[in-house]
Amino acid sequence: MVYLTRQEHFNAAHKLYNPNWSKEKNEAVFGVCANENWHGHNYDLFVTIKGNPDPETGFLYDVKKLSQLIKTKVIDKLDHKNLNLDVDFMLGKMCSTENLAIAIWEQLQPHLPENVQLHCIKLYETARIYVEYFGE
Ligand SMILES: Nc1nc2c(c(=O)[nH]1)N=C([C@H](O)[C@H](O)COP(=O)(O)OP(=O)(O)OP(=O)(O)O)CN2
Repeated sequence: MVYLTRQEHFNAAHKLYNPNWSKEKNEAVFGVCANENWHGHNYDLFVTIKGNPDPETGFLYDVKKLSQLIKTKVIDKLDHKNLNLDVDFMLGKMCSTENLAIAIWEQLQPHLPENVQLHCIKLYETARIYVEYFGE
């Protein structure tokens, strides 16, 4: 079993805001990230797949194909977008790093070939904040 990781990058805007709460409660829970405080992040995304390398190619999966899949299913939908308003797979969800990592997993997992398993979505929101999601 080998683990193969592709790193990608996107920029996106968001705010942390629960529409069922008052402005005061949003501010108490989410601080400067709440209410009218739209702000952006430079996200770094690490997608790790696992499986056995093909004996003829030595590849688990062509990393160029993995990159193209991440680009079409995830990056094109997120890059330079507003996560709360523009991204179909985030609508109605809180735009936390946790929920974004889970949503990215759900976007990619159905499109991988049978011999390749998705292992981890690691998503940096800032240089000091990241989430790892293993699909469970
Ligand atoms: N569990 C989570 N907590 C927080 C999330 C999140 O997604 N999950 N997100 C945020 C905000 O988006 C916030 O903008 C994070 O940025 P910041 O506070 O600037 O964090 P930095 O690491 O850049 O700066 P420090 O001052 O070093 O924290 C908040 N919480």
